[in-house]
Order: sequence, then C-alpha cells, then structure tokens
Amino acid sequence: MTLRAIKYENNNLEILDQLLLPAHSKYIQVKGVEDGWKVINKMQVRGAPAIAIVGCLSLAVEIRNEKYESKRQMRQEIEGKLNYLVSSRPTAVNMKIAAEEMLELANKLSEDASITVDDMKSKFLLTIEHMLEKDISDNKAIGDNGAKDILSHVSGDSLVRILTHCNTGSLATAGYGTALGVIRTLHAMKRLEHVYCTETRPYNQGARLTAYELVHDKIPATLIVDSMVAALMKHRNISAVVVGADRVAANGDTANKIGTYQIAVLAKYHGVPFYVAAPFTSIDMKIHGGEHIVIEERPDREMTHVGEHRIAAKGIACWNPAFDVTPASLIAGIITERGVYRPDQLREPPTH
Ligand SMILES: CSC[C@@H](O)[C@@H](O)C(=O)COP(=O)(O)O
Repeated sequence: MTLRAIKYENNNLEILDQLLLPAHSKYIQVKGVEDGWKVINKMQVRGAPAIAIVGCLSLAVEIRNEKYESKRQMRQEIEGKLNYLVSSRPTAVNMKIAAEEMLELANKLSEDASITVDDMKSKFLLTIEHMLEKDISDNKAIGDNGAKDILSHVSGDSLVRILTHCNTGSLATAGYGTALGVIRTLHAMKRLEHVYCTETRPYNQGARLTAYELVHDKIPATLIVDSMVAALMKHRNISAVVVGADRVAANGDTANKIGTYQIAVLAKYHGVPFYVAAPFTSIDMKIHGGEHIVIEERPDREMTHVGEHRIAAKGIACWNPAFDVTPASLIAGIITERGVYRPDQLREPPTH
C-alpha cells in the first residue's frame, strides 16, 4: 500500500493511478503537459490541490528539456500550456490560481533585463517544485487549526466522531490532506473516537481512496453509503462534518464533490457543525457567490458502470454533475492554513 500520489525526482514525474486503487498500486509517467492534461481529465490523479501540483509539474518536466531562443518565446509558450492545463477540469480553482501566479512570474522574469533565459527557466522551475513542500505544510496547519476548533466545542477531553465525504487525503494533495488532515491530527492527538466516510457515488472516491488511507493509517473508521447520512446523524452522535473544497467563492459558498450539499442540509437539521477544510489556493476571491462556479459534468459511464461492470439499465438517461455548491449559510467554519473563518470573514480575515 502506498499513499504517495505524486513522485517527482530528477525531473521525472509519476502519478499513482487512482482509478486502479485499491486493487493495484501502479505509477504512470507524466512526460509533459499533454500527459498532465490527460491524467487530470481522466481522474487518474484528482483532488483540487493534486490537480494543480501535477499540472504545474507536468509543465516543469516539459520546459526543462526545451531550448528557448528568448525569454519572450518562453513566456509565450508557458502561457499557452497553462491555459491548456486549466481546461482539463473546470471546477477546482487551484489549477487556475496556480496558472495565474505562474504567468505573473513569467511576465516579471521576462521583463527583468538582468536575467538570462536560463536564469528565467531555473527560477520558474524552482517555484513549481516548491509547491509540493508548501502544500504539505499548509495541510499540516489546516489539520492543527481544524482539530483545535472542533475540540473547542466539545466538553473536557472527550473524543469526537467525524463524518467526511469524498477523498481529501494524501492522495488528493501532495501529502497529509485537508479534511482528512484534520482527521489525521485528531487521531494523532488521541481525540478521535471514530470516523465515518461516505462511499461517494458515482466514482467511489470514499470507498476506494479514503477507506484505503484510513486502513493504511489504522484510524478507526466505518464506510457508509451516501444515502445513510441522515440515519448516521440520528443514531451515531456525530460531532462534526469535515469536507474539502474544489472552489470557495468570496462569500463562502463552496463547490465540492457531489453530495456535499445534501450532507450540509442534514447537518443543519441535526445540529451538527459542518466544516470545509481548504487551503487559500482553493479560495476564488474573483467569484462573489457559488452561482458563478462552473460545475463539471462527467460521462454517463461513471454512473452506469462500476469498473467494467454495467449496473444501470441500458437506454436510461443520466445526469452526472461532479460537484455541487453548499451555501455559506450552512457552513460553520472554513478551516485554512491561516486559521478558521466564518464564511463572512473570508473577504477580510481577522488576524489570529
Ligand atoms: C483536498 S481535495 C478537495 C476536493 O477536491 C475534494 O473534496 C473533491 O471534491 C475531489 O473531487 P474529485 O472529482 O475526486 O477530484
């Protein structure tokens, strides 16, 4: 069993094929931007932070071997390739924000007369390579901030029971995870009694990937199917729900894996605090509210089949949005690497 979703050594990029997990651990080499686009679009690598990291590293692998005649030419090619990568999956904002930052850097470097083409290339590559370490340290901070906030609402040193949805762990990030990072920290603090993970239909990221990570880390966990959430909240005294995000709008509305919204509605009804755990690279300040978030629609086959096996009647029509939007009013807190904020505090976060 391995939890390393992204391997990047000596300019060689490989990703763990998440469509084959948990049955097989097989790495696929990503030789450039074309491969990067394909593995993201096919969801062989998925999860908002991992999408951005693999996209940018695929660009790094490609430009390292390339010869550029001028900084201008390099900048031009970088822009085209970044735009292409952003089109691989539309909802997660991390790749778009990373692309904007990379382009800004390319602009700055190409305008700096004291810098050669080779300097520009190495500075650019270093910035991309730094994304891996930054993501892990952000996730650890998210874990600490989230665990502290959740525990501040329970009495004494009692243990908590958490529900999570989809996969937000090591496999969805450079390591440790966001919502699953909070769960990992609670477990390390010996304050986690139990975690429940949803199966996450139609693509089963919960049953295949989150369950795999929880078993790997020996965290006490139980798998439920998506339609059991109301019963779980009624019978199992859930302390909090923690999920990830693909894009958080400036008002706190949050797009995440399909099914998240219905869990938030149920959490409100049952008085269970509902948290979103996400790095600032998932927050899109350019979008005022969730109604502006583009929701990716995936092929019918992901609903009609489990692996190669068809489970739906032939001829039935399908609607397969990959994400839904949870309104800010249902969210108790947004757990970030800088602190935990109420949705209405995102625009002007208080200093912690
Ligand atoms: C840290 S991952 C955050 C989100 O990307 C995650 O919750 C999610 O919805 C993933 O969806 P997926 O379609 O598997 O990429």
